[in-house]
Amino acid sequence: MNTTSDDLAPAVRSILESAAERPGGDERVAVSARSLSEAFAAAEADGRVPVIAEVKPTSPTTDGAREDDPVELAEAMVAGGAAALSVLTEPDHFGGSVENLERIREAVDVPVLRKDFLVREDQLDAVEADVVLLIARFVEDDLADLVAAARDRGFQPLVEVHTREELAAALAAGADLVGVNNRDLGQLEVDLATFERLAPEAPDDVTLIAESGITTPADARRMREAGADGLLIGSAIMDAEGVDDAGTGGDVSANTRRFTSAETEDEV
Ligand SMILES: O=P(O)(O)OC[C@@H](O)[C@@H](O)c1c[nH]c2ccccc12
Repeated sequence: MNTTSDDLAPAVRSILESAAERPGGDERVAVSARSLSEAFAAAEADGRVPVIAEVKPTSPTTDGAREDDPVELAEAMVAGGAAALSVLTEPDHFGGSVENLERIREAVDVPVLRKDFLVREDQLDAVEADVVLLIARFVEDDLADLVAAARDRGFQPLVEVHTREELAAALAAGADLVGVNNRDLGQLEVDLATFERLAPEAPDDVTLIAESGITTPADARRMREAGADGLLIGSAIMDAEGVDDAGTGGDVSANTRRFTSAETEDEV
């Protein structure tokens, strides 16, 4: 499953090097998780597109950085109708932290996904979250073992894939929550056709999430028509490139609402 690092964009190589060195937790966590599928069902029942809005202060593909309080951003996302949140805990390239996640999870009622580059089981213990991301391409331990280890701790594991082979590996590892990343972590290029290509290959009982590159309500509808049960949206909601000198900007609540209402309002 692991590719050689030669295939990777330099930024991603650097992310993985620091991820490999990041320590895990001292004690095994035992999480009482908020259900992601229930949160999606509640959004659907309410006429909202199930959106996981991502607190991502910056990224290797973003020019600016948001400096405003992550808890306020998270609350604004929930006010905008987000069914769940994703919080970056990667500190060196995304401006994230486990403290951000802890504070946000305390402040909101919706499920919170820990977004990081976890490569080993002990790193699951760094912080509690409802959902934990496991990127099929990057895990060093066996994927099935890591999925099981996440479940043993109470997490709902979300396995991220980008290719047909990774999707097959995720399903073989027992994943029932699968994210298709439209961004190729080799070249960092986005293509929404990635989700469209892979979605038909997943069984119906798998919850499928379209990740990355959703920038307009039309993109959101396109992913939903291709079979996405939920959408993971970061940059278009954070709007970090539109920040002013104080590091604040873009109305995150309104940005979120554009996507959660994409199937009920006439917008382009
Ligand atoms: O900002 P975007 O294009 O809306 O993408 C969000 C999310 O999919 C992206 O941040 C992401 C997908 N997989 C990841 C893995 C690690 C870090 C970040 C990611």
